[in-house]
Parts: sequence; C-alpha cells; structure tokens
Amino acid sequence: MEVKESQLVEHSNPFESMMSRFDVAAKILGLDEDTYNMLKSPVKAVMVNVPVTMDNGRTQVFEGYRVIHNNYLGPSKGGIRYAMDVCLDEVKALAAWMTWKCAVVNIPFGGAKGGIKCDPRIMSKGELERLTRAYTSALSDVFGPEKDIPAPDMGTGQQEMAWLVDEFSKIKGYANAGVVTGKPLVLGGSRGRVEATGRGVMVTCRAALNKLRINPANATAAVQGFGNVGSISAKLLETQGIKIIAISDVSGAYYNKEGINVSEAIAYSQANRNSLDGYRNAEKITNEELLTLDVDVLVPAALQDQITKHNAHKIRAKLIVEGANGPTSANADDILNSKGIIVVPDILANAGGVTVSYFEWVQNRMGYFWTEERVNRRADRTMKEAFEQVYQASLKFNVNMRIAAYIVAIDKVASTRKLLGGY
Ligand SMILES: NC(=O)C1=CN([C@@H]2O[C@H](COP(=O)(O)OP(=O)(O)OC[C@H]3O[C@@H](n4cnc5c(N)ncnc54)[C@H](O)[C@@H]3O)[C@@H](O)[C@H]2O)C=CC1
Ligand SMILES: O=C(O)CCC(=O)C(=O)O
Repeated sequence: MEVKESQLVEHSNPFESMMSRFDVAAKILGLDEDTYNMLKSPVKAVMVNVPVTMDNGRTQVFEGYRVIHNNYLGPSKGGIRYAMDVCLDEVKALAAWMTWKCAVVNIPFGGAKGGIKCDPRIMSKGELERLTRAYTSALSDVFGPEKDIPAPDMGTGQQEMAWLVDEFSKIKGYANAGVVTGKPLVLGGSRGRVEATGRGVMVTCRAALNKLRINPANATAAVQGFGNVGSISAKLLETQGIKIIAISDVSGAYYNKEGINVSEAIAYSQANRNSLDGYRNAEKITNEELLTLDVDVLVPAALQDQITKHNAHKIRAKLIVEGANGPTSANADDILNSKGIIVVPDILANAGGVTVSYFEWVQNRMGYFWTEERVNRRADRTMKEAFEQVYQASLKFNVNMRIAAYIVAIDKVASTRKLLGGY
C-alpha cells in the first residue's frame, strides 16, 4: 500500500495530532480494522471534580482527569500534569503516547496519563497537598500497583508523588510504595529517576549524532524548557562536549554564543523559585527565536505544538530531539522531512523517564534497591536498543523516525492483542 506522509492533515487538537501519525503507521502495517478500532480509543477515561479548601477559607473545585489508553502490555503507566490548559483531549493524547512509548522501549506497561487543571505556581504548598490528596482519593479505585501507576509530569515532582503514595496507602490500609514512581528516595524512589528523562534525551541525541556523523565536541544545541527534562538534558548534553548556546523557560529565552554554563544556570533558577527570569550571563531572546537558532541540535522540552507549519520552515537545526511530549504538530512533520531535519520523536527520545519508572516499580516489588550505576547502565542500554530498532524500521519502511517509532509500537501492541484474544 502506498502511503504519503503528506496525507497528514492539519490538527491543533492533540489527540487528532497523535491519531494522524497513528493512521499513517497503521496503514503501512496493514492493520486490520478491528485491531485499529481497539487501539485507537482509550479503554477508560475518568473525569473528577475535586473540592479543595484554599488558604483563604473558600472551597475551589478543580477539574481532574485520568485516562487509561491501553493495558494490553501490562498495568497502565503515565504521569500526572498540573497546568491550566489540561483538558480531556490533551490527556487522551498523552495517555496514547504513553502506550506507544512503553512499547517502543519494550517495558511491560500500557499507557495512561492524568492531569488537573490548575496553576501550581500560584498555589501554596498546603493547597497543592490538599489538591493532590483529594485527586488521589477520587481516583483510588483506578490507581494501583498492578493496575495503573502514576508518575510526575509537567508541574509535578517528587513531593506530589509522596503525597499520592501516602494518601493511597492510608485509603487501602497498607504501605503501597509501588502505586507511584518518581517518589523521593526515602519513600522507595529509584536512584536516577530524577535525571532519567534528560539522560534518555542525551543518549538518543548521541546515537542520532553518530548516524549523522556529527562529533558532539563540535556541536551546538538550544534547549527549550528548563524544568526537569530541559535542565537535565542541557546539563548532560554539556557533559558530552556539546555547547549549549540557548536555554529557556516560561520567562523567555537566554542566548550566549560562547556557551551557557548550565550548572550555573540551574543554580540560578533554583535560587530564583525555579525561574530563569533575570538570568544575566546571556542575551535575552524569545522562545520563538530560540527555536530557529542556527544550531546542530534543538531540544524542545517544554510544551506541545511548539514547532508548527508556521515556523517549521525557519528551523535551522540538523537534529531535533523531542524531550517534551508532542512538541511538533502533525502539520510540521512534512516540512521538517523536506528540509532533511532528523527528528528523534517524543515516544522514543523522552522514554528514559518511564524506563527508570519501570525499574523503580521492579525495585519496589523486590524490596531491594539498585545502585545508580546499575540503573543508568540498564536505562542507557534500553534507550540505545530502542533507538536502533526505530532507526532500522525507518530504513526498512522508508519513513521518518517518528512514523518508524509508531510502526514498532503499534506492531507490538497489536500482536499482543492478537495473542490475548478477544470477546
Ligand atoms: N518529567 C518527566 O519525567 C517527563 C516529562 N516529559 C515531558 O517533558 C515536558 C516538560 O516536562 P517537565 O520538565 O517534567 O516539566 P517541568 O514542570 O519540570 O518544567 C516545564 C518547563 O517548561 C517551561 N515552560 C512553560 N511554559 C513555557 C513556554 N511557553 N515556553 C518555554 N518554556 C516554558 C517552564 O518554565 C519549565 O521550565 C512535558 O511535555 C512533559 O510531558 C516527558 C517524559 C517524562
Ligand atoms: O515515569 C512515568 O511513569 C511516566 C512519565 C511520563 O509521564 C511521560 O513519559 O510522559
């Protein structure tokens, strides 16, 4: 069957954007209609309205979601996002990406995602704790170490995971460390999880540079987003000899053609309530300008839909490594392809996080904890193998790395479905 990637249609809806790539890969695989229908829709989507007492004594009701896209490969897995633009279609897309991501790195999990429509930056610690506990309580029948296992995503981190595990364990009446990953070490977290997503970005970036025959020591990079994924990606790319010439966060972008000192920028941001605002050792530019800088590597590690049909033709990077989920809209794929830009897609590039989450879950089940060296060695091997599998599929099917990653993932989930049988 002949499939043109230009068949991709323009979508701003994240779930449709995911589906347009899924459709291309499914056609190439010759997926039958029944399996297609089983894989395209989430198996469960729960919406909850959680009342929370705010510091001013008023009660505010927050909209929360948990979507389980698929659980053929194992319990569903995926982070929880706190942001103002959380909505059902976004969480559905993020949950589906988790299904494909877990399949690409070959770990025994299905895909899920959760989110709460809130602005964590303007909430007090007490409000965030009450919100996290209320959301956990509302979803205590959905979550479970053998059912559905959350983790951090944008706007959440170790502290939220600690509240979640505590609330869940109280409700169930026994300690339940394995219900969530990305926990603090003292609560059963895994060494290396905080750095894992950025580390996977670095490992896949190196693998792609190798294919492009670019020496990291001569390469430059720009990184959008300076939270968990962006800051650690920047730091680890710098350790590989890559010169980071621009970084950014919600306050704007910061450019220094001589190279940003990433450790110093991280220290500045941490001392400044996680903001680069006022960072001096660089020229201030816009996030839009950062994306179109003349660099070898561009790492979008913040939001969705940053590279679109409106700016894709201006991108000058040779390689894009997607730290964020969905940073490139479907209508930009063809433009990047035609410019010969290699994209290591989100479902491969940022899968280091869920890989080490899997290791955390395994360690919780064993009650025995690994050294950081062991975690990193196994995670690096997983990421290198996944990269090579996707790269080989891109050659075999003559498609870009994104469609190749979907092909690898869908093929795995679909063949598992066939073995499981059906109703
Ligand atoms: N934390 C994890 O382990 C994983 C996260 N991801 C994805 O990576 C992305 C970032 O997640 P985290 O780093 O965890 O979030 P985070 O909350 O730690 O950091 C987000 C960063 O994005 C910046 N940002 C927000 N709006 C921006 C804008 N308009 N322009 C530029 N920067 C902006 C924030 O200032 C912050 O620096 C998300 O797409 C998330 O889904 C993917 C895999 C795993
Ligand atoms: O660590 C996990 O379980 C999931 C992280 C996540 O939400 C993601 O990869 O997008």
